[in-house]
Amino acid sequence: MSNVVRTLGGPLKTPRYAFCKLSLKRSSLLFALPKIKAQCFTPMKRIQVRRFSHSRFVQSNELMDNLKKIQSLEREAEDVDVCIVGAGPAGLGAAIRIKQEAAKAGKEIRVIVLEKAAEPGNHSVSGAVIQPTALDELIPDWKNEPPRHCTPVSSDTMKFLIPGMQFPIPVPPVISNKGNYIMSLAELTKWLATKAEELDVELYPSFAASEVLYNEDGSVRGVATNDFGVDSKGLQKDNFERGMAFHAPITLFAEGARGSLSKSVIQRFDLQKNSEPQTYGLGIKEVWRVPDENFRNGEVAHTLGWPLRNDTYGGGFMYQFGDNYVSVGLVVGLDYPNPYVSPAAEFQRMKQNPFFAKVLKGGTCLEYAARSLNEGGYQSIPKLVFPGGALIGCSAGFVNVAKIKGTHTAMKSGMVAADAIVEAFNTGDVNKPLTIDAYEENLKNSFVFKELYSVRNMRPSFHAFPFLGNYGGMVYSALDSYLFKGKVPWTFSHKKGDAAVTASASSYKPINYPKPDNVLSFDTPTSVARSGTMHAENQPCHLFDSRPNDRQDAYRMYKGVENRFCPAGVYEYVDDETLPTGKRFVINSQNCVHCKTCDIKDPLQGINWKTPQGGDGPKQTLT
Ligand SMILES: Cc1cc2nc3c(=O)[nH]c(=O)nc-3n(C[C@H](O)[C@H](O)[C@H](O)COP(=O)(O)OP(=O)(O)OC[C@H]3O[C@@H](n4cnc5c(N)ncnc54)[C@H](O)[C@@H]3O)c2cc1C
Ligand code: SF4
Repeated sequence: MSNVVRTLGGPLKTPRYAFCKLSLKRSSLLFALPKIKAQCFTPMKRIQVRRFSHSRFVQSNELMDNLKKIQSLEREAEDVDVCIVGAGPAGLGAAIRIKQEAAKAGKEIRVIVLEKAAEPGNHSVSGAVIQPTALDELIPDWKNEPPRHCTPVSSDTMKFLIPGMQFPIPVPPVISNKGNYIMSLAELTKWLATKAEELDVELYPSFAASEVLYNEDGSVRGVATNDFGVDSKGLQKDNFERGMAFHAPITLFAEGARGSLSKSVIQRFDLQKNSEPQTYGLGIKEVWRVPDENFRNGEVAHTLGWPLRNDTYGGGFMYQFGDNYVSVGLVVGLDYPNPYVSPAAEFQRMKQNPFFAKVLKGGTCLEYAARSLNEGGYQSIPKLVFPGGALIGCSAGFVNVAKIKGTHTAMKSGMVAADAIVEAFNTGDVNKPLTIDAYEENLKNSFVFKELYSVRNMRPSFHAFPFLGNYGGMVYSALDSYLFKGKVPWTFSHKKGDAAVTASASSYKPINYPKPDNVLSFDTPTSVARSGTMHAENQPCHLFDSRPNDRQDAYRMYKGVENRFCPAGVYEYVDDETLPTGKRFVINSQNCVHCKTCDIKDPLQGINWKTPQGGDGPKQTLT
């Protein structure tokens, strides 16, 4: 690849990150990003004039043929020791630990981390209240120079909401945040990326891994990044660059919840065979800056009840940290049956409750983000190891739903995988694909599995007593938290995946969500603009619908559920009298905030989320 510039610290180095290999054309795109971001974040007027541009998704044979031609072109391949897909807490935790342990053993292990965001942290979404267990172990002196805005938790409250009112409820011991810290996951990720780079981890932001590569014996050979500069017809643009292949004896999949490559290896190696279906929640959040008189630094608050109905699992959160920042969000379990529910509209409505309103009033909403999170817990953990690869972090699903925390478990899983890799490099033949069984065995004996086992019944208890709805789950969870502590002989099960739970619209009435007031609640275009998301318009759609012909039936059955589950207004049914239902399914892929909900909740399971061009997507800095 002639136009690749190999430089560390050379002229292509961005202010914060060194891109070891980067094409000149791609680097110029990266330098343009801060300008784009500034436009999205500063004046309100500009945010509100931003419009969706409706691009109809055309999955033509012509496109497929052109893409096949491109895929047949040769691409540069790089041999590395460890390839990690995803620079989140899991991927960076693994990378740092490999370098630390390799240094102790006097070994040189080349570790690369591929990240689809333009900068590490740009696609990170979390609460984030961090339990520092894994961080303390990985970087024992981290508190000497902590991530920006890191704030010790000062108090914990829990409220039950009804319209216009709130009632205090006790904070169950399992949720207690004593000794924890409120941060922005985007900032923590950025901080971890710096630590990784100090240890000579090669970090490649804007490199979206789009394909798993296999050896002839079926083991994983590595991954390839997607091609850059391909137009929506699958033709090469002026800035075309073929993706790169990275070959390694071991590839760690650290893509977070519902990772696109993780999904494909789970299917290929049948990794979910002996576990229950994974279930998910969708978390939607905003970061506000509020006036001094409203701000209580270090306060953690959780809510149950309103605005969610009794058949919808979820709860709100409000974390106050740093420089008068407030992270406010709602997590909605994606196993809700009512297709008229819109998690994003529920979130906008939630902020009208005085409990949230009194903190946010007079403040400014700075950022918006949405991301799915694993809720299946212990029962849904897939097999983690396969020849040449392993799943770490939320790619596998280690969120402790009772605590709404997965950062410490994600990071720890990466560290345990790292130890197994270094051990293999010390003792084994690393010229062939590695199967790091020690990772799975050791993780089962770590706090990660113990913690998840102890809370295994809490989330599925919300379905265990269907006649009681959410109240059954709340009572069971309270008993489990105070009395049983998970030491019971039974394990509740997650019977179905989230898509299969969606019921017919004929069983429900449409929900009339209130119009945004532009003070506390906002419309979707405004929210999307605040995520800073950008996708090059003229590229193949990264939301691949394998069942376009069934969308007419889907509309009859679910009355446009796709429009409501997406928190970014990507899916629409627009009027079209030529079609039997009078509605045409449209995908506005450029608005996608990479939450992965469509891949999970589409009742047809036809939508396949694929990585768009590297560097595209949200530009979050505080979420
Ligand atoms: C709303 C919400 C609130 C939460 N609150 C908390 C909390 O308070 N405390 C807590 O501990 N946890 C919380 N969690 C869970 C926590 O955020 C996750 O458990 C944690 O981020 C998992 O880390 P990870 O590294 O596995 O994945 P992620 O943090 O999701 O990182 C994955 C990275 O991989 C990148 N990536 C994905 N696919 C590719 C690809 N193909 N190529 C290149 N790069 C790729 C992504 O861009 C991302 O940077 C919350 C989650 C949500 C959504
Ligand atoms: S298109 Fe899918 S991944 Fe993108 S924002 Fe909508 S639901 Fe999330």
